[in-house]
Amino acid sequence: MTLLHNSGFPRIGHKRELKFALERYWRGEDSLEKLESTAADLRARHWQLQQDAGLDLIPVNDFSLYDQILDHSLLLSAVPSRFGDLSRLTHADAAFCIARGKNAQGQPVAAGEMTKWFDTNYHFIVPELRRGQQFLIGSNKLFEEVAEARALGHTNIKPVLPGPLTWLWLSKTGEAEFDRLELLDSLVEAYGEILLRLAGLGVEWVQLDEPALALDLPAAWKQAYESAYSRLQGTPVKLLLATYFGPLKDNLHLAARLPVDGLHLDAVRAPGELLNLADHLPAYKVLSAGIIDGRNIWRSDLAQALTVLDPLKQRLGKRLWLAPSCSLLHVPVDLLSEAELDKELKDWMAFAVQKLDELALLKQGLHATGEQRSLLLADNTRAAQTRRQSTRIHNPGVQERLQSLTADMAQRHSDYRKRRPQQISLPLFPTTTIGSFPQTAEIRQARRKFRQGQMDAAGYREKMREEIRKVVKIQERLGLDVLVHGEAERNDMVEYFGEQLEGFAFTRFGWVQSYGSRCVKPPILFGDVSRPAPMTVEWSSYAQSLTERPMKGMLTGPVTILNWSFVRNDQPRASTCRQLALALRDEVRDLERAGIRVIQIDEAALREGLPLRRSDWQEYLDWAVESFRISAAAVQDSTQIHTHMCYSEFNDIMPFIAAMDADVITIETSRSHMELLDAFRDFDYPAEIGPGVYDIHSANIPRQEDILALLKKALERIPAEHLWINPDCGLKTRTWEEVQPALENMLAAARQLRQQHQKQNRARA
Ligand SMILES: Nc1nc2c(c(=O)[nH]1)N[C@@H](CNc1ccc(C(=O)N[C@@H](CCC(=O)N[C@@H](CCC(=O)N[C@@H](CCC(=O)O)C(=O)O)C(=O)O)C(=O)O)cc1)CN2
Ligand code: MET
Ligand SMILES: [Zn+2]
Repeated sequence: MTLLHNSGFPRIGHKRELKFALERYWRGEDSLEKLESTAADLRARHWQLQQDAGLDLIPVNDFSLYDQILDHSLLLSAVPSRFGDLSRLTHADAAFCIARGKNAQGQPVAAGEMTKWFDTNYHFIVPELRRGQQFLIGSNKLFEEVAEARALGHTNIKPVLPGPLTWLWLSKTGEAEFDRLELLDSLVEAYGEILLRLAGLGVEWVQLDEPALALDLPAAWKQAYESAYSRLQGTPVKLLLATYFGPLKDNLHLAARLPVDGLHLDAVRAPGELLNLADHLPAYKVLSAGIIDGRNIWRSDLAQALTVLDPLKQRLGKRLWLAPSCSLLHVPVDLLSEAELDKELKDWMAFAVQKLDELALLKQGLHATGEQRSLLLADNTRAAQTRRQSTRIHNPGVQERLQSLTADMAQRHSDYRKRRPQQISLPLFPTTTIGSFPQTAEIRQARRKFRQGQMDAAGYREKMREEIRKVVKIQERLGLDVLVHGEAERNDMVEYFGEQLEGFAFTRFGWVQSYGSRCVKPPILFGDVSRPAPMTVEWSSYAQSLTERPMKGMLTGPVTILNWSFVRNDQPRASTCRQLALALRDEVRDLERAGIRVIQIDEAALREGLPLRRSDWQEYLDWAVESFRISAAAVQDSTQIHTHMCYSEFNDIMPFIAAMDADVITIETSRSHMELLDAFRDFDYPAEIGPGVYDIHSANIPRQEDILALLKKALERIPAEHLWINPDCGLKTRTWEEVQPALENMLAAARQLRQQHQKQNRARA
């Protein structure tokens, strides 16, 4: 029979139990034992659930209290020296030190850098390596979890680890640059020991995740794959090499050839490669088809899947395995929790639990024929059909508007140089923030009460207005130049808009981990998108009415809404994005009409949505940039358009960033010490830039002199009249105790910079 397995299950819990347990522990309200026991309960529940679903191999070590890549760094003793000796701490506490920026003595140090996991909204902690580093087994977490699963009676387990090359590829070097491949020997040796220990625990199969094989790899790295895996040959466990998130393309032959016992392919993103791989795979190897989409929430079309699997099964027999395309970390836990979700829409969806059921059904279907098969698939086929034929997806008005899009709609009247003198006048080095202020317990509680009917709309509105008054006053007192309303009314910068747009559905418990204990609840974009009414105008106008200073309108851009939602898969993403752009265009125009002179359109996820392969960049960037421009270009020259991006590796895409034609772009740069600005200098970026001057992800308060030093570095790269001063990103995850002093220091640094700059200019004159 065909073997079923899984690469990972969401660990946060269907009611986010892990999030709340973590935060209680961090606040000192719970003991570590309490946290560990919640974690163990979750693992036990998830293993059982997968066992009950009929999986033949259940993943172990997919669980993490913070991040699986960080866990792996600890397993390899790859801890940056600034954290001191963490070896006496538990695995959990060591991980929290690195993730949250504390050394072994509990003093604040720079946290491990967080970055995007491929093209997902999950963030991992970047391994930091030093020259000559040795890798030794430094944590028992992996082995303990294997023992734990066995003690619960699960003998059919498959530990999952990041593969050596992917882990190394995702790492960065410290101050001293060197070729990371120098470390491969020691790394492979450590893997050898890890695998040996797993074999000693009775493990038969180990999955090594190598999604880096879906990337453009330099020749030396391809070579390194060959040498690393041939050195692991003969290890006493069987190895399943897992690739996902994209086709293998030029790495296909390499992947097929590596001396392992099985290869997993993402059959959702690379359907065309399955047969090709089957042809190239040596006869002793297993081919695991990742046929159920681990990145989206739509029910699979199982009949369609079987047309792909039938010929494979003929060719491979028992050597064909089935699995979700990737770890289910990226989808919510259980659709059954969604009591309030529209019945028809719900019928089209599958969350993690349902995806495992689909997998089991697919196996039954694969081994059945004719009428028996049709009978098995009947419900699935019916759901696929109603979705295809549903009138709720299609809105003729939206279609028409899309047809009537013209090129000039993506074009502002004049270029930046002509626009700037018509816009608000500001001091040199204007100061601002990225939009959100702390989402306090009080704000969230008000929203919960409102939702549960314990607070009426007027009460809720007044509560939010009270918050707006508070943040306006604080910003005036601090002396910021361009103010924000603080986004108190938003549960999330994407979900908030999803809730107000037609064509979206939203869930109650559809949480997905973003980083650490932080989760997002991506809205579900199922049909044509339109905007029944203004979404932000009332809040922004109210905020503007409280102050003489310019109030920035605050919107999430079309590309970011697209990338951070679960999106319909029945039309090209580009078309869906243009629909979003038109809806936002109307909002931008309404804000302008309401007297808002500065409008920020966040495109936090534009860079993250960049396809994994360079050959696909141009197509994506063309429609992504066009969509941003459609949303922004309706305004007069006198309205200043800002955009914000957090993940700011722009070196290779600078022309597209410039083509967005924003008047001001604020970006995340503090952790890279302004080096990201080199791209702007080299490109001769024409407009204004606010490079983030401090890291908002850490609770540490930035010092005035550090901010000033960063600003001086920025001035070496961009002209003074183009420089803005702001934090790296929004402040919603911080507390007021952190935000107030941090902004005070930022404004003090700004004043100092202005003074020094004036003095210099006078001296020069
Ligand atoms: N979508 C998205 N992706 C993003 C970001 C982002 O802001 N949004 N930022 C970057 C970093 N990622 C982040 C992801 C999540 C959070 C975050 O703060 N998430 C919150 C949840 C936000 C939210 O939806 N809050 C709800 C509250 C939901 C909730 O917990 N409700 C409780 C009660 C809440 C309480 O009493 O505190 C309940 O219903 O019972 C609200 O404000 O309404 C969290 O995990 O804590 C921050 C950054 C990259 N990706
Ligand atoms: N305006 C948003 C905020 O400040 C931008 C965040 S980007 C993740 O929260
Ligand atoms: Zn940001």
